[in-house]
Amino acid sequence: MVATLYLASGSPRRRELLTQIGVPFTTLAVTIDETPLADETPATYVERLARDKAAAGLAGLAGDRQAVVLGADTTVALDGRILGKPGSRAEALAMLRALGGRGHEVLTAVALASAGRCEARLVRSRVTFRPLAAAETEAYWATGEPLDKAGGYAIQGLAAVFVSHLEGSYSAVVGLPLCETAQLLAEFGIPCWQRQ
Ligand SMILES: Cc1cn([C@H]2C[C@H](O)[C@@H](COP(=O)(O)OP(=O)(O)OP(=O)(O)O)O2)c(=O)[nH]c1=O
Repeated sequence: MVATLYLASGSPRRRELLTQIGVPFTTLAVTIDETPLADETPATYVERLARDKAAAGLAGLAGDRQAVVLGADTTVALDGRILGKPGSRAEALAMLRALGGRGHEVLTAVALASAGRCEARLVRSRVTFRPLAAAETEAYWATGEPLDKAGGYAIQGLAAVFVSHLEGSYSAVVGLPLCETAQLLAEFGIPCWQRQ
């Protein structure tokens, strides 16, 4: 019997990506504390959050032995500094100014939790932005797109015109590394391509 998969995420991107690979799931709402710990590296941070989201989702299912819960987290790292979702216009403009004309890392972790088991994969991608003019970053902020995105941009959206180079996993930058997610799901007995 195939386990029941739950997606512990409010992200529409993650729902679309998981649907893309033909895996049926039910969405769960979870709330966790996303504050980085003192001296936490971006890699440790994203993996901890992905695991916390999966564990919080599983805890809410109260002993369902068939349940497998997927949690994921994405963050942008610039010179080892974590750039999360901008909380204000000023913060978004500062992030975009810092990202323009150079490369940065996007880290996404995916975690699966079931009764007595939790495993995670971390995927690093490198994204390079062409130089950005101040007027452009202001116009981009005005579109509303930066607000709920790590690093204040969406590669799958209007910010695609900023990206001169990508090395790594496109789906991971958007929010869920599909190759690694499919491999992890298979380890938990959940196949992809179940429905098109
Ligand atoms: C860099 C980048 C991030 N993002 C998004 C992916 C994530 O939704 C978001 C990072 O925030 P997360 O905290 O990873 O996720 P979330 O709060 O949106 O959803 P969840 O409920 O699963 O915690 O940034 C893009 O959509 N495109 C991009 O190019």
